[in-house]
Order: sequence, then structure tokens, then C-alpha cells
Amino acid sequence: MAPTAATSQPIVVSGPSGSGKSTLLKRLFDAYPGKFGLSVSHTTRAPRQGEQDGREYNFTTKEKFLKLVHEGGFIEHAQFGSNLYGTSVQTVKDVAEEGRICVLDIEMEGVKSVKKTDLNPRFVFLQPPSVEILEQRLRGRGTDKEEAIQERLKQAKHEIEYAKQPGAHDKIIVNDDLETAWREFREFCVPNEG
Ligand SMILES: Nc1ncnc2c1ncn2[C@@H]1O[C@H](COP(=O)(O)OP(=O)(O)OP(=O)(O)O)[C@@H](O)[C@H]1O
Repeated sequence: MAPTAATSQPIVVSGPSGSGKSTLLKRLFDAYPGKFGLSVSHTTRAPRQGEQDGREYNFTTKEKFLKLVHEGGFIEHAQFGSNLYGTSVQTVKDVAEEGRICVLDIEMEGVKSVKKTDLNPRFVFLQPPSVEILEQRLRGRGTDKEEAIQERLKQAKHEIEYAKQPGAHDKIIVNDDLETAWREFREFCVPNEG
């Protein structure tokens, strides 16, 4: 069954690490069960506590990852720190075939690559109120080592610069007050619900 254009257009959610993507996506999925589906990314990084293969990520080896790259299996892939991350074409197709709106949670290089495909998604960028607040949130989350935090902050500055380019995103949401950000995010993802 072919979904209608309005329902099949994927949504690309991007923003620096720690900008609140997971927080807002969790709310969205809880609020609208069955409506959206995440494309599960591939990664070569080790699972964090509580993460499940095939749920947060498809955890894989560097060798298998590179094989899929050669086969043209990724929409986008990028290296962050010493780890590879990617979104496979197949996982996006899998979501659409289930009749869900596919949500892609990807970073800047991925956003640029998706723009080269024929997926025609809508792009929303989550922006931290400032780099200082982003740093506080990353520390508060307690999942990253100092080196990783510094790497994420450096990358965040590039993402924020890129987001300033006209046409980079359809919507920029500053995640200052969480409730305000949630309202804006929900309105973007589900435009017709008052
Ligand atoms: N508006 C907000 N005010 C205060 N804290 C927030 C807000 N939004 C998110 N946070 C907190 O900031 C931290 C980072 O948020 P989250 O893990 O959702 O980021 P992320 O963009 O998914 O990061 P990653 O890309 O690394 O997975 C979390 O501890 C979260 O609870």
C-alpha cells in the first residue's frame, strides 16, 4: 500500500549532542504511539548500559560497517571521535513500509547527505540556548567522559554555524524551556493538531 505524500515525508531531527533530541523524541513517541518510527542507526561504538542492539542502535563492527558502505547501503555515514555512525537505506524503508512517518535522528554531515537523496524530508534543528548551557547538560547527563564532552562541544559549534545557513533546516527550535520546545516540536511533527 502506497502511503500518501503527506504521511510519508520523513522528518530529520538534528542538533548537537546534548541539545535534547532524545528527550523530545521520547515525548513524541509516547504521545503518538504507532504514528512515528525511528530509523535505527548503525554504530561501531560500544553499547551504553541499558542500550539494546536494534533498539537504540544497530551495534556493529568496523569491518561490517565498512562493507555496507562499499555496498552503497547507507544514506549517510560519518565518523565522530573514533566511532562510525550511519543510517542505512533499508532501515528508512522498513519504517515507511510499516506505515509510519520515519524520523531520522542524525548529525550535521548526515543532514547534508540526506539532502542529496530523493527522500525529501522535512528538517528540524534543536539548538541549545548557548554552548555553556549545552556543556552543563552534557555534564549533568553523566554519560560522557571529559574528552567526549570537549569533542561534542567542538562539533556543536560547527552544527550551530551550519544551522544559520538559509535553507539548512525548515525549523529551528531553541531548547531553553523544555515545555516550550516540546510544544514547538510537536507542532512541527504533527502540524494539524491545535
Ligand atoms: N530544556 C531542557 N532543560 C534542561 N535540561 C534539558 C533540556 N532538554 C534536555 N535536557 C537534558 O540535557 C541532557 C541532554 O539531552 P538528550 O540526551 O536528550 O540530548 P541528545 O540531543 O539526545 O544527545 P545525543 O545526541 O548525545 O544522544 C539530558 O540530561 C536531558 O535531560
